[in-house]
Amino acid sequence: MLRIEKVEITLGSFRLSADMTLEQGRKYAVIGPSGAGKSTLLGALGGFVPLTAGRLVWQGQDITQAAPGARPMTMLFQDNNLFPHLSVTQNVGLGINPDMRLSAEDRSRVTQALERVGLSAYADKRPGALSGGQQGRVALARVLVQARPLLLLDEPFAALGPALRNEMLDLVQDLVAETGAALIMVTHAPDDVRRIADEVIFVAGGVAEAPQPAAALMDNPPPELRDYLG
Ligand SMILES: Nc1ncnc2c1ncn2[C@@H]1O[C@H](COP(=O)(O)OP(=O)(O)OP(=O)(O)O)[C@@H](O)[C@H]1O
Repeated sequence: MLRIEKVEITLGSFRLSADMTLEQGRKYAVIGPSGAGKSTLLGALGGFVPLTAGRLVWQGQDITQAAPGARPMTMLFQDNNLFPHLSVTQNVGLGINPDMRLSAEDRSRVTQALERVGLSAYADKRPGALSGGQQGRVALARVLVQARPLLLLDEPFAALGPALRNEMLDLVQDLVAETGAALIMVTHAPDDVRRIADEVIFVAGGVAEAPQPAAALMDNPPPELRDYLG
C-alpha cells in the first residue's frame, strides 16, 4: 500500500495537492485536462519531481526522500527509454543491472521476459529494427525483469494505432496480474479507462482526487469530469 499523505507539489506558479492511498494489485487510471498535473503526479511518485509538503509512505516506510532507483516503482515513458546502440537483450538487462554485468540467472530472466512478450526472435536486434509496438514490448520486458510492486505508465501507447494499443494494454494487464503489481497509468482515452482501470484518479483544478471506482464514475461522471470527457 502506498500512502500519498497530504502531498503538495509546486512548480513555478503551478500547484498540485494529493492525499490518497493506493492499494497493491489495483489498476488506477489518472485522467484529467491537459496541464492539470497528471505527469507531475507520476513524476512525484517516481522521485523525479520534489514535494513541497507531505510524505510518501510505502508499506509503512517513508520514501519521500528516496532516489528514483531506490523506490518500489518502475516508470515507463512514452518514448520507452530504449538505448538505440544496445541490443534488445541488453536493453532489457539494464532493468536488472544498469552496468550490464549479468549473472547466468539474470540472463535467463531476460530470456524468459523476452519470451513472455513474444520477442525471443528479436533478442539480438537493435531497437531501430523493431516496430513501435515491438519497442513497447521491449520496454515491458524490462519492466518485468525489474519486478517492482508499482508500475507507473505515462501515456505509454499514445503513439500507437487502436488495435496495437489495445494489444499492449491487454499485455500490461496480464503482466500486472502475473506480478501482483499495482498499475498507475496516465491516459487521455476513456476507452483505456474502461478497458483496464479498477479506479480513476481525476486530476483537475490543482487537486489529484482520491481514487473512485472506474465503471461507476465513467457511467455517471460528475459535471467537471463530464466537461473533460466531452
Ligand atoms: N519544471 C516545471 N516548471 C514550471 N512549471 C512546470 C514544470 N513542469 C511542469 N510544469 C507545469 O505544471 C503543469 C502540469 O503539467 P503536467 O505535464 O503535469 O500536466 P498533464 O496533466 O500531464 O498534461 P498533459 O495531459 O498535457 O500531458 C503545467 O501547467 C506545466 O506547465
